[in-house]
Amino acid sequence: MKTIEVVAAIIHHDGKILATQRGYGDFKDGWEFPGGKMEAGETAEHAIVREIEEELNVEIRPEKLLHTVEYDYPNFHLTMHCFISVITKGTIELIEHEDAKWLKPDELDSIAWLPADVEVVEKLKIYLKEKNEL
Ligand SMILES: Nc1nc2c([nH]c(=O)n2[C@@H]2O[C@H](COP(=O)(O)OP(=O)(O)OP(=O)(O)O)[C@@H](O)[C@H]2O)c(=O)[nH]1
Repeated sequence: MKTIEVVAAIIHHDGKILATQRGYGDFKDGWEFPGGKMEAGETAEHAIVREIEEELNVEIRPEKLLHTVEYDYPNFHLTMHCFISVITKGTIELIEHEDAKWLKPDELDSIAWLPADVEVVEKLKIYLKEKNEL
C-alpha cells in the first residue's frame, strides 16, 4: 500500500483550537487540522508553514510536534505529523476549506473528525489537560 506523508497544524489561539472542514474529495465535509502533503526534500516544519500560508493565508510558527499518527485508510497508509502552532502574522482566510471553527477545549468532541484525527484529538486533550486548559 502506498504511504502518504502529511503535516497538520493544530493552531492554538486565545485558548481555542482551529478545525477546518474539507471542501472537496473523498472526505468532503469531514473536519480536520489544516495542512497537506510534504514535498520531496522538505522538512516537516517547512511544509507546515508553507501549507498553512497556502490554505489560510497566515504565517504560523510550529512550536511542538504533538504526535505523529500512523493510520491505514482503505487505499493508502497515512503518516501525519501534527504540530501545535501559533499564528505569527495575518488573519485567517478560507482559501480551500468550506468552513472553520474555533473550538474550546471542551468542544473538541463536538465535530466529526476524519478517522485518522481521532487519535490526535485524544493526544491533544492530554496536552491541554497538562496545561490546565481542559
Ligand atoms: N490536512 C489534513 N489531512 C488529513 C487529516 N487527517 C487525514 O486523514 N488527512 C488526510 O491526509 C491527506 C492530506 O493530503 P492533502 O490535504 O494534500 O489532500 P488532498 O489529496 O486533498 O490534496 P491535493 O488534492 O492537493 O493533493 C488526505 O488524504 C486527508 O484525507 C488532517 O487532519 N489534516
